[in-house]
Amino acid sequence: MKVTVVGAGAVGASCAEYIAIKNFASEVVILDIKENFAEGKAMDLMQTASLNGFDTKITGSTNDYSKTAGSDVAVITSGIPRKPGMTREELIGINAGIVKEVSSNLIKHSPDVTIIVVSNPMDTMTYLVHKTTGLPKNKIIGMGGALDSARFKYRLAEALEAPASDIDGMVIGGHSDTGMVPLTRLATRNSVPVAKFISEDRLNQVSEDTKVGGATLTKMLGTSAWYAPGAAVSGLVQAIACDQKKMFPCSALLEGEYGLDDLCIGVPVILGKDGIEKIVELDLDEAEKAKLKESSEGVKKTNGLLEL
Ligand SMILES: NC(=O)c1ccc[n+]([C@@H]2O[C@H](COP(=O)([O-])OP(=O)(O)OC[C@H]3O[C@@H](n4cnc5c(N)ncnc54)[C@H](O)[C@@H]3O)[C@@H](O)[C@H]2O)c1
Ligand SMILES: O=C(O)C[C@H](O)C(=O)O
Repeated sequence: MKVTVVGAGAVGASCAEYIAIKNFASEVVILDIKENFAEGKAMDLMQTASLNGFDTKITGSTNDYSKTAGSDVAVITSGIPRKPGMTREELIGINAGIVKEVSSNLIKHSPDVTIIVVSNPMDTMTYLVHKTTGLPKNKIIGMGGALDSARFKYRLAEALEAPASDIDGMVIGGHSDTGMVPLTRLATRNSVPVAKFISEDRLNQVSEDTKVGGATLTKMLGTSAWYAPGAAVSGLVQAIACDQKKMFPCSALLEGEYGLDDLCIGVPVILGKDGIEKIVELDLDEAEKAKLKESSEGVKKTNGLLEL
């Protein structure tokens, strides 16, 4: 399994590190436009191989896509992150051009690649890759929901004073400050609905904290987060590489599912060797359906800014 990570910045490097530590890929190529930057990150990471006990070979490339040839999976993290006070949607002007160029270069050298889009605004960048590459829809996956769900579980664990490993829960909808739909009704602690343990008000607070999870960290760090994003991406890559058939909420092209059409938005999918092998349609209640619909309208509005 050969994996390319485009963008050797905070998220790209974290993602490469988690993939290496999990030791399932034979090769990871990191590519960046900054001269020698990806090579430096790759060398630094390779010097952890004997310390962390992995065999994955990590190499770097300064914008030479021939080094990425034959990649099974490529992760796009190239582009600018937001600063405190900004929304993800404000990044579209610069990131759309980068994502379009990067995905086209990747496919020239790896025509059968599965692309995982991370750059923001992620749902719209995923839609852009669909519109411009001609790759089959199962091979274009947006990463947002896996991260948002991890943050949801973190907030639930905090509220329930429980270990995160006791908690299950999922966030669907757009990867934006207002568009996320944390499925509080379906969240559980060891199969028991979380509403058994905390008040409705506290659960609403968990939901709100989850939705602004990225903005909260951006304010604290001065730029957006990278550890949990990198770990979330590595989970998706591993599910594909190891044909795990795991379910994650991912941004997928919808063609009628959930009553939505012609957009990419976070819904549960089964990930395996063929990328998105199935979109899982949950039985949402009326309030959840309405929130997902509202979220889809926000994503479509941002998609409308693309010059296609
Ligand atoms: N989807 C998510 O859940 C999620 C999570 C975290 C960050 N992000 C997004 O990921 C992106 C990267 O964030 P970051 O913190 O790693 O930023 P960063 O600035 O640390 O790294 C971005 C890297 O991309 C490189 N780059 C720019 N243009 C390029 C091109 N044409 N080809 C190759 N490389 C190029 C830059 O040189 C830089 O090294 C941002 O858009 C951010 O908003 C998304
Ligand atoms: O918040 C951001 O801008 C980055 C990312 O989408 C995140 O959720 O951490």
